[in-house]
Amino acid sequence: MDWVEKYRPQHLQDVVGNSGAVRQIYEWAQDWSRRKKPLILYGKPGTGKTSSAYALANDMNWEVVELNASDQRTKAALEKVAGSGSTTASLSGASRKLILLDEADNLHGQADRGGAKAIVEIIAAAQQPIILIANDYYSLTRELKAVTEPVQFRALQARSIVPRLRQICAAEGVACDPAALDDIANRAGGDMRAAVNMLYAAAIGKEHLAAGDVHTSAKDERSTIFELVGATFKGKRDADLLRMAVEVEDTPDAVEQWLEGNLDHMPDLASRAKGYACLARADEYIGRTYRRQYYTLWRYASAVMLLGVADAAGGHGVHGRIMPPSRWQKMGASKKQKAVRAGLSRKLSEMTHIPQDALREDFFTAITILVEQDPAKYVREFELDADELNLFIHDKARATKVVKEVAKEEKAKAKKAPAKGKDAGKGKKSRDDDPPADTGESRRDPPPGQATLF
Ligand SMILES: Nc1ncnc2c1ncn2[C@@H]1O[C@H](COP(=O)(O)OP(=O)(O)OP(=O)(O)O)[C@@H](O)[C@H]1O
Repeated sequence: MDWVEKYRPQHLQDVVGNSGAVRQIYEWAQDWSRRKKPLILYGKPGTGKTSSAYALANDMNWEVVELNASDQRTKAALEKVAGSGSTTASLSGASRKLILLDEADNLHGQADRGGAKAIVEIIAAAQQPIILIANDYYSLTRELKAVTEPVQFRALQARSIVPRLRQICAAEGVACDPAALDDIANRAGGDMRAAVNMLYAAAIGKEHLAAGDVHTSAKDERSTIFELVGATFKGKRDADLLRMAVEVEDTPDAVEQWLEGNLDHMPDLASRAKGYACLARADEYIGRTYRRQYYTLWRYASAVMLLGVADAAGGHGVHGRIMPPSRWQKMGASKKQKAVRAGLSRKLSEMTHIPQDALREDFFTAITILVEQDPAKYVREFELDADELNLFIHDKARATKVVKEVAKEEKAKAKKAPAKGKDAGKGKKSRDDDPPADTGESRRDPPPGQATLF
């Protein structure tokens, strides 16, 4: 069993960090029969949302019914588990059923047949406790936000991650150099799952984990992935590619980055497009793997991208040498940027009622000109954080400064005129990307205010 599952917290008290969120969840459960409002846990991946929901059920002796964003999540299925006929105690004797809906950001997607509206109605009137899980609060529909109580999970600080890694090493009988654990915790970027996976890769089968091991194992992986990517572009047999994919220690997201970087060097445009299409499909599987913790999907992701790119390349190799992705070192940053961009376009779409795919380049160009002219104004209007503002002005230091100034102004304003009317508390919110502080307090994100665009 991999360590991520093996060391999943079993009780709420085992959940590291986010103590305010954990307390909020516990109090909600205690008080559920009076409040009956579903909870929505949101925040970055690997911070303990799913684990907390399961740990709560365990502590409360509630049975868990998990409905993934697959074909299980129909109106009829929800009605059955959460509707009026669902109040009888379960066979196992557990007093209640905790209904878990992950990927709540996709609740309005096609998978949820029966219509998002009907689903929201069922959730609102549920006779069983419901917890929804999402990464991005902004992408939730207004209707859903209106009937749920938000709980924010924040990125974990490295100093919270280290003791957990130390515990795991002790349980596995691995003596570890503190510098190695610090190294992993710092690289994990606040994601405990990433940290535990990294530890597993570096320490499995070892009695002693030394400071250099984390680095070395990353380097070893790179030479193997190099061969896999080379073989893909040269059009090795499908079976060989799949075997190599299993041998490679890299996750499919890393393989995807490598393939993408090298596709850029393929001379023929049509083949390049074909390759990208396969990567996009693989990317969906990869996203789902993480969201649903269903690692079997990784295999599909690998097959789709490797065989697809091999087919697109037609055995011609790439122009020049196989190269690591140009921004390999900064992969985290570039992935993060993608996420920031996606989050921003969802937010703008919600505020402007323009569908995301219609927010075309020219619209963004227009906004960019406006934002460049008066960044502070649009930080307030769009509730931009520093990463989002940086997408427009390409100057992180300035973006951070502007966002801080606006936050300060808003705070001063709020002090002067406390809680007045519907605009109260509308100011800039600190978001997930702010310096991680799992010092305890999870705050409830108010729904974003209506922005006037121009
Ligand atoms: N706060 C935490 N305390 C202890 N372990 C954690 C914590 N967060 C994550 N983990 C570890 O990471 C694994 C994944 O965590 P979990 O599924 O709870 O993350 P999540 O926030 O729901 O992520 P996602 O948004 O990707 O679903 C757990 O099995 C556990 O090993």
